Amino acid sequence: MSSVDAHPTIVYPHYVRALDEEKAQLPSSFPREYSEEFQHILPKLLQRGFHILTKLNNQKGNLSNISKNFVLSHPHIHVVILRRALDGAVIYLAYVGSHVQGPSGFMHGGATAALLDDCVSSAVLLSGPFAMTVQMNVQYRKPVPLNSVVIVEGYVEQTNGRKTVAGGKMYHPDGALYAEATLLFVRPRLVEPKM
Ligand SMILES: CCCCCCCCCCCC(=O)SCCNC(=O)CCNC(=O)[C@H](O)C(C)(C)COP(=O)(O)OP(=O)(O)OC[C@H]1O[C@@H](n2cnc3c(N)ncnc32)[C@H](O)[C@@H]1OP(=O)(O)O
Repeated sequence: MSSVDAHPTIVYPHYVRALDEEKAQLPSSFPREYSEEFQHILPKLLQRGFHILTKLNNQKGNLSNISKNFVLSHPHIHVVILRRALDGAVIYLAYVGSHVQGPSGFMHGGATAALLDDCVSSAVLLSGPFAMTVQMNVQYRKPVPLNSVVIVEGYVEQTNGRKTVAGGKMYHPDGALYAEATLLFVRPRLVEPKM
């Protein structure tokens, strides 16, 4: 099936199935500017029960649609996606480059929100039926320096019918909090595919 222009309600279950088949695998190399830090942090995340979703990073086959994703295809944001099967929490281990600037030297608040939204959306989509963000409240706690590694964590809090409340945090690898968010997702009414 070509997933490229299909409605998200139709294509996302394919992504989820494809991702379920993935095995944990540590990528062998990253670009030089953040390779060492990623290699240092990844084992700690694996110890916390997260595994790497390599297929999303490869963006092939049924997942090619993901290659149009605003955050994951951004040339100055590099993401390794991890998920914990136990509770469905998702981590984006991300390097934020130089062209994501808001205040001089720091990350744009919209980019911070986009990263949080994307990570939390992945947690929601990989844990249940397709749903869309309808509300997002971001608390910015500390400016995020450009050219730095951040950890973004997304988790589902509760689902009630078509509505899901989920949360996210962005923090420095040492644990210092940059931003946190609460989001509301709504599962759209069933969309009938056009024949
Ligand atoms: C896998 C790899 C991943 C890989 C990674 C992929 C990550 C992708 C990340 C993308 C995340 C995004 O940016 S998503 C894009 C931004 N979001 C959007 O564009 C969504 C735009 N909104 C919509 O299209 C619509 O609101 C829908 C389809 C979501 C819902 O419409 P609907 O189906 O008609 O539902 P409706 O009856 O209006 O509402 C249902 C219930 O939700 C409530 N509700 C609806 N909207 C709101 C709201 N803004 N705030 C509060 N509550 C709301 C209603 O009051 C109602 O409650 P009650 O009366 O039942 O109690």
